[in-house]
Amino acid sequence: MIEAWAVRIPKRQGEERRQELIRDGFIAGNLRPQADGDDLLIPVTGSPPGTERALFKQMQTAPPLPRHEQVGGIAIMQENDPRGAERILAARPSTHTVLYAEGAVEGEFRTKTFSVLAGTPTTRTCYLEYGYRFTIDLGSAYFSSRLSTERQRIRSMMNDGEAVCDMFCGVGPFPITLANRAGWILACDKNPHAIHLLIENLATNRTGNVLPMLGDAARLGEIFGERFDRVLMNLPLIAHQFLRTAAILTRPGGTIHLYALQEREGEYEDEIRSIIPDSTITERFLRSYSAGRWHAVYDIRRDL
Ligand SMILES: C[S@@+](CC[C@H](N)C(=O)[O-])C[C@H]1O[C@@H](n2cnc3c(N)ncnc32)[C@H](O)[C@@H]1O
Repeated sequence: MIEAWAVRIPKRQGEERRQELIRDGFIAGNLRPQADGDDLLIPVTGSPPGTERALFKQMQTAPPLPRHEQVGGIAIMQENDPRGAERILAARPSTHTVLYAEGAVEGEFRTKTFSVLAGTPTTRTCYLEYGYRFTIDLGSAYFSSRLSTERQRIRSMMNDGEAVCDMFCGVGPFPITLANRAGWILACDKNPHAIHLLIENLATNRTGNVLPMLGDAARLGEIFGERFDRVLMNLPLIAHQFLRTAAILTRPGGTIHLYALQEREGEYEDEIRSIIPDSTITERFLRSYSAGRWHAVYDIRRDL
């Protein structure tokens, strides 16, 4: 209990008088008003005339929510904390599920294993990005909102009518963001669940110029040849292994965007130069990934 100055008022005038005190800036907001018989003791700051001393309980301020990442209606926690999960669920009316990520992204399809901590048992949700609506399923196909600004950067670089190839498209965030600037987009992924969701997302966003393709990006060069103005390579750990294919797909004057995780500036520059010698390379820092490691993008413009 804390002793403080108090204004005594009859209970039936309580709310009206409390509002006046709030308006005049007298209320001690960290203390809880107390009943005393038919009166209410309202804690105040300072000692305005007519005040008296009284004991008050401190207001409970809600502790901050546990750390989590929000993707659409799903909150993802890095700790297995069911009570924290219930608090997130209660505090966020638009959250339907709280998941615990049991590890990092893994495997060829770059997915994580999740367990459900609270709410509806699903890994599927709807995510809105710059007005585009995506159905995602975190358990079966990769999705991250962290490149949303990067998608806008690519969009702003484009000339209208470009032919674009997304070699590792996932559920389609790049193709759908770029579609209405592009002539057409080839969107390839090896994960059938990703292509299934891509097709759903194309329909939701009424995108009619994206060709979904279930397959291995390594085969695209021999199928399509040199016809794209822009090629996207967002498979950070091993995208560089597909650079020869990307070079075959990109027409002179076109641009390849190679996403990489790296530990030193220019880590992939020599490899890029050895595969695409006649090119202009610009490297950009995107975001920190872990201690000493960051996500970078190389914009590689093939010379004319
Ligand atoms: C890091 S995710 C990026 C997905 C998407 N571009 C995005 O930004 O959300 C990489 C994707 O590459 C796909 N993938 C992995 N190996 C592949 C390959 N050889 N050919 C085509 N897709 C592949 C995975 O299934 C995954 O969806």
